[in-house]
Amino acid sequence: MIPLSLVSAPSDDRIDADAVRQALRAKVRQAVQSMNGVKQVRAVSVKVPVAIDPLAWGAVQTQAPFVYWRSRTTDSTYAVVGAARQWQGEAGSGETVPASVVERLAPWLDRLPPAVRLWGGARFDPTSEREAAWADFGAWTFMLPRFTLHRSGSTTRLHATLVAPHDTAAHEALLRQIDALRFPNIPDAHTDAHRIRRTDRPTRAEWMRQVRAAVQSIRSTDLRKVVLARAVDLHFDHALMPWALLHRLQQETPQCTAFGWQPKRSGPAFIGATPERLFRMHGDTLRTEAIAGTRPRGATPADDAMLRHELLTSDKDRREHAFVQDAIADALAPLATDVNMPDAPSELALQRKRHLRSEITATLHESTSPLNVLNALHPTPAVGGTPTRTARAFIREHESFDRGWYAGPVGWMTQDAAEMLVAIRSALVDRDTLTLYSGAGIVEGSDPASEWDEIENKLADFKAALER
Ligand SMILES: C=C(O[C@@H]1C=C(C(=O)O)C=C[C@H]1O)C(=O)O
Ligand SMILES: [Mg+2]
Repeated sequence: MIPLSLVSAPSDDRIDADAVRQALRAKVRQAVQSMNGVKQVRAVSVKVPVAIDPLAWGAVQTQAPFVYWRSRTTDSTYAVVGAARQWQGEAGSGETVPASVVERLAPWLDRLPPAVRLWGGARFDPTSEREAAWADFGAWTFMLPRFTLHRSGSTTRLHATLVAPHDTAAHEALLRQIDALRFPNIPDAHTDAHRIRRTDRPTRAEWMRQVRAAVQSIRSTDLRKVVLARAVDLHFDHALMPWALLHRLQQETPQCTAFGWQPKRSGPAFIGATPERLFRMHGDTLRTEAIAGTRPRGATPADDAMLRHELLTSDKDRREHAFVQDAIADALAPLATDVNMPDAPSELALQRKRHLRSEITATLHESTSPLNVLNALHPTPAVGGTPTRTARAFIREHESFDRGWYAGPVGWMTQDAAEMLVAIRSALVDRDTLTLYSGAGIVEGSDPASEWDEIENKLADFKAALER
C-alpha cells in the first residue's frame, strides 16, 4: 500500500504568488534591457517570503526538465525547472563525456555568473545497449536552468537564467513562463498505488551463475573486481508519483544526497539518495572518496557493534575497498598533486547499512576542468571494477538490463566549483513501474547468496520509503 502525498508546501494564501511572479518579471525586464542582446549568461533572482519545499515546488511546475538536488552536507536544496540551454548527446569514443563536448562546454563554464550552475548527468556506460525507458536521458545531458528555486536554511530564492541574445529576443515567452509558475498547496498530489508484482533481473538462480562466472573470471583472467548489479521491477496498479516517493526517500536517508532528474514531465523520472560522491572541487582543491565494503546495521547495540567490527576486519571487504582507493589514486595522478589517502578506511554508518569509506583530497593542476575530472574518475571500481576495461566488458556481456544513468555521474558545475555524485541507491519511475537498481562488488571469495542479500539490503531505503 502506498498512498503518496507531498506535504509541507505552502498554499497560495500563505504566499503572495502574484507578488513573487511580478518581482521576477520586473527583474527579467531590467536584465533584458541592460543586456542589450549581447551574447552572455545572466541570472536574476527574487526572495520568496515564505520557506518553500523545493521538491514540492518543482513537482507541480509544467516545464521540463526537472532536476532536484538536496545536498548531504549543507542545508541547501535546489529545484531546477526548464532549461535556458541544453546539450544532450550520444557516446563519442567511449568517454563518459566526449572530448568535443568538454571543449564545447568550457567557454560556457568560464563565463557563468557566480550564482548559476550547469547541471548534468551521464549513463554508466555510454556505449552499452539502451532500453526505451532511458531514451530521453541521452548518453549525457548538460543544461543551464531556466528557473531555480534554491532553499538554503530558512531563505528561499527564485532565480531565472537568461542566455542572450536568444532569451532577450524571446523575452515575452520567458515572461509568460514566469506567469505559469505556481506556488501551490499539494495535498492533492496523492495516489493509492498498490504493488501487484515484483520481477527480478536477473532471477536469483541467474544471479548465482553470474557471480560464479565473475569469480571464475577473476581466477582465470586479469579481472580483479567487478561490480554486478540487479534491477528489481516493482509493478503497481496505478501510476506512481516520483516526487512523492523521493520526498519519503530523503526522510529515510539523512546522510545522503537526494537527487532527481526528469527529462520530460510525462516521462520517466530518475530518483535516488546516494551516500557516494564522485568528487567535489573548489578552485584547485579536490575531494573524493572511496566507498566500498558493506554490512547491515544491527537490530541491537551489541549486534550493531559486532557487524561494525566484522566490516572493519573483513579481508574480503577490505580488498573490495582497496581496488577503489588504488584506481582513484591512479586516475588522479595525471591531474593532481598531493593526493592524500588515509592508511585505513573508516566506517560510514548509514540508516540501514554501513560501508568502508576513505576520504581523499588532492590539489588539481591549474585550470583542470571538472569535466576532465569526471572523465578520469568515472567509473571507479565502486561501480565498475578493476581493471576498468575488463570489468566493463564483463558487465556488458553478463548484465541482462540497461543500467541507464544508474551508477553514472550526476551533478553541477559553476565557474570555480563542481560536485558530482555517483547515482547509486537509485530508481527509475516509469508510470506504474518502479525499477530499483543496486550492485555489489564481486572479488575473489565472494559468495553469490551473500552478495544477493547485500543488494537486498541496499534496496532497503526504497522499501522503507514505500512503506512509510
Ligand atoms: C554499486 C553499489 O554500491 C557500491 C558497492 C558496495 C559494495 O559492494 O560493498 C558498496 C558501496 C558502493 O561502492 C550500489 O549500491 O548500487
Ligand atoms: Mg560489497
